[in-house]
Amino acid sequence: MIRVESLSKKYGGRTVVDDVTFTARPGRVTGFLGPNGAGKSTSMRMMVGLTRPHAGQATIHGRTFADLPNPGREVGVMLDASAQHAGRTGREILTLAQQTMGLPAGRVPEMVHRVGLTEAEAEQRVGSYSLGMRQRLGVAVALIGAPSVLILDEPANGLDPAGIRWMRDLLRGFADDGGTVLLSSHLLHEVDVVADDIVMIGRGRIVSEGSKAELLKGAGAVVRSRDTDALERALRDSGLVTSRSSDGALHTDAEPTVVGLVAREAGLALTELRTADGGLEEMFLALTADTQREGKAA
Ligand SMILES: Nc1ncnc2c1ncn2[C@@H]1O[C@H](COP(=O)(O)OP(=O)(O)OP(=O)(O)O)[C@@H](O)[C@H]1O
Repeated sequence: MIRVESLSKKYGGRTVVDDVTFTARPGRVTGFLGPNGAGKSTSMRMMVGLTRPHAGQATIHGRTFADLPNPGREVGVMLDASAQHAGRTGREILTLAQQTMGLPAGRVPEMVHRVGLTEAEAEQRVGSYSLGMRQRLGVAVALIGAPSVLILDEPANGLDPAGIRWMRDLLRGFADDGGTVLLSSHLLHEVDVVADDIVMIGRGRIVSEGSKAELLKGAGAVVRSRDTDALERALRDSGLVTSRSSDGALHTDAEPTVVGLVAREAGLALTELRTADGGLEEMFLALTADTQREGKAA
């Protein structure tokens, strides 16, 4: 369990993390979502004692990172995969971690295998690794101490689609085994597909937080058919409130199962039917637009 309480950080008088409070729970993947510059990395660095907060604190299983006797055995951290020593081989980096944490030597080949690096790749210098390979090595270092908590900053960066899938399955499996996962991303979809809980941050402040189920509850459905008019009529005749977006999608306040039944009754084939995202995407786009404007002005 990670508990973040009123964390704040200023740089040069500017508040970049502002009173951030949330909990990442065991058995769940928590997505820390926000556009570039929102304060995700700074928050994570404070959680693992690399940056000193101006106020607030973060605890892992009730203790600050600095108070953990053998931190790597409790929390696996990957903040910047490209920061690994370029002159060392993957195996050397893992061996260093294994020795520092007092683990059996067998953990090294085990981790090489676990993250899908080949034996030959493990012997190469990290300087020759692709970003995706560095991410895999970073995950191996994070997992080597068999921690129960993972803190990963943008773990999908640089991975190809198969790698992204691999990462997702690994994090899901880790949480399903009772582990706590906190991962950051600037991509809504990436968080949406893997996270159970979402903490959305913009300009250093938490703007939305909850389980995905809660955030999407009562969000209604988005539905499309080739015959939009007929679908709209059928839905309205069934007493459902609808609105139409400029691209021809209909938004209803009813859940997808209800909408599917109405369409079937009306003999209409659907080309899309999904739960609406409850404004998450709109909120996220607004945050992103703000940041981009800020970037342009700077
Ligand atoms: N050491 C530092 N000195 C001064 N400003 C900093 C420092 N580190 C971060 N910042 C600023 O703090 C703000 C938040 O940065 P942070 O890296 O935490 O955001 P982020 O959400 O992780 O985004 P990104 O994915 O782009 O890293 C940014 O405006 C950044 O420029």
